[in-house]
Amino acid sequence: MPVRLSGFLHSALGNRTSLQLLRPALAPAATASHQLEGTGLPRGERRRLSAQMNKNSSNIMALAPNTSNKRETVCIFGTGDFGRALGQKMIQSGYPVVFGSRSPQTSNLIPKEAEVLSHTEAAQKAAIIIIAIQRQHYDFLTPLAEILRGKVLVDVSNNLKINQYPESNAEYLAQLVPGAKVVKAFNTVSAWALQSGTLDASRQVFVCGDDMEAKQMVMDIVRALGLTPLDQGSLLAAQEIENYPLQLFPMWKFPIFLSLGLTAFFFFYCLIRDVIYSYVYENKDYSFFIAISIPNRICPVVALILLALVYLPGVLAAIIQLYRGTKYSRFPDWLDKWMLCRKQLGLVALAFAFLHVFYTLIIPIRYYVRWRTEDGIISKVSFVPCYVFSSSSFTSTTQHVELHKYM
Ligand SMILES: NC(=O)C1=CN([C@@H]2O[C@H](COP(=O)(O)OP(=O)(O)OC[C@H]3O[C@@H](n4cnc5c(N)ncnc54)[C@H](OP(=O)(O)O)[C@@H]3O)[C@@H](O)[C@H]2O)C=CC1
Ligand SMILES: [Cu+2]
Repeated sequence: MPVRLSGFLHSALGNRTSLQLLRPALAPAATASHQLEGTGLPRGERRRLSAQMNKNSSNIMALAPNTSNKRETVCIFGTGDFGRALGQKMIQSGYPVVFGSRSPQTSNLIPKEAEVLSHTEAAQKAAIIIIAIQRQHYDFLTPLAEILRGKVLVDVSNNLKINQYPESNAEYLAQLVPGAKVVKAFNTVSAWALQSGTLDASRQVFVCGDDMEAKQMVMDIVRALGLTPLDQGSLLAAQEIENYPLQLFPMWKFPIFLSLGLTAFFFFYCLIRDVIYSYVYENKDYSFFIAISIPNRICPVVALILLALVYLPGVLAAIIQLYRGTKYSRFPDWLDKWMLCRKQLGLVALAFAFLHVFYTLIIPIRYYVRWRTEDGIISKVSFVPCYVFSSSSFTSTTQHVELHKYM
């Protein structure tokens, strides 16, 4: 990049200034116009060039981590699923990889470009060591503490339960190897996704650590692998990062509980109105409504309420923005959370609507409905008022009307 920039300046300004200008182009952007001052160029030309130089130098900054050709060797401890997948991906990205294993001779399935050594030998070859081993085996690192002094240790581990241990795995690692710079990263990426390349939804890699330089080195690797590093701050954030993969459906809690609550409410409402009321006042047993008629009444009601709740926060947000006169202020917390789970609310609504369709399809094959339909036809054909004709099965027309409601 500097060479190309120098070429550009060379042609623009001639030999006299090209070398002089090479340096400022790589310095912070603001100094570019300052450095052009002594060149004796007209003011307009100076401004144009300085803008061009600023653009070029910021491009250099943005591309820096990915354009360096020389990649440093990376060491991976553990030749399990994750270690192998990550190693493979790193080799593809141009990193020399050396594995540290308990049994270097017998390890198979390892990418053939990689070297497999003992932990001690492997650690000596690299400044960055990725610990692709479960936390419960970390104590094998204690005897290696001297060799690991000053190295960057990347903790990728996950737990089986939220807050399984009092301290995060990364902090535990930092305690075991006090001389090393521990960085937490990669734990939200799965071995399978790394291998199959289906990382579309999970390109984000959360990175945290106390040593800025170490963190930067790890983030450069993350970028080189085509992933997006997200700096989460100091190693204290590791606990939270380790909990991410264990949070199943984080945005689903509210929609699920809300729909369950609504379902329970409407179920008891229908139960009291249609079954208990008739039983108490008319001594009729309609308990069979519980199986299909009542659910089929609940489903569309809940679906429509949820659908309304999908659209409502957008309207509320618009009102708040109009009221405040700006769209650049933060929404209240409750509205923010509500807006974030609209997709999930909509999907639950869709599920209830499907259930309604399903129940509606079942209804015509029920014996009760067939009997009622036939009964209705007979009463029409006979031209006799139905309460007279079917006096054996119906005591009054009111009951007949009642039943129509439950179809
Ligand atoms: N699998 C995945 O998708 C993901 C895994 N992770 C994390 O990566 C880490 C490794 O996971 P994974 O590869 O699936 O696990 P594996 O069980 O497949 O591999 C673990 C490796 O650790 C090494 N090991 C096992 N026991 C010991 C021991 N007592 N002392 C030293 N080394 C030991 C072994 O390597 P060797 O025989 O070469 O010594 C083994 O291959 C875990 O902490 C996990 O939480 C994180 C994100 C995703
Ligand atoms: Cu309907």
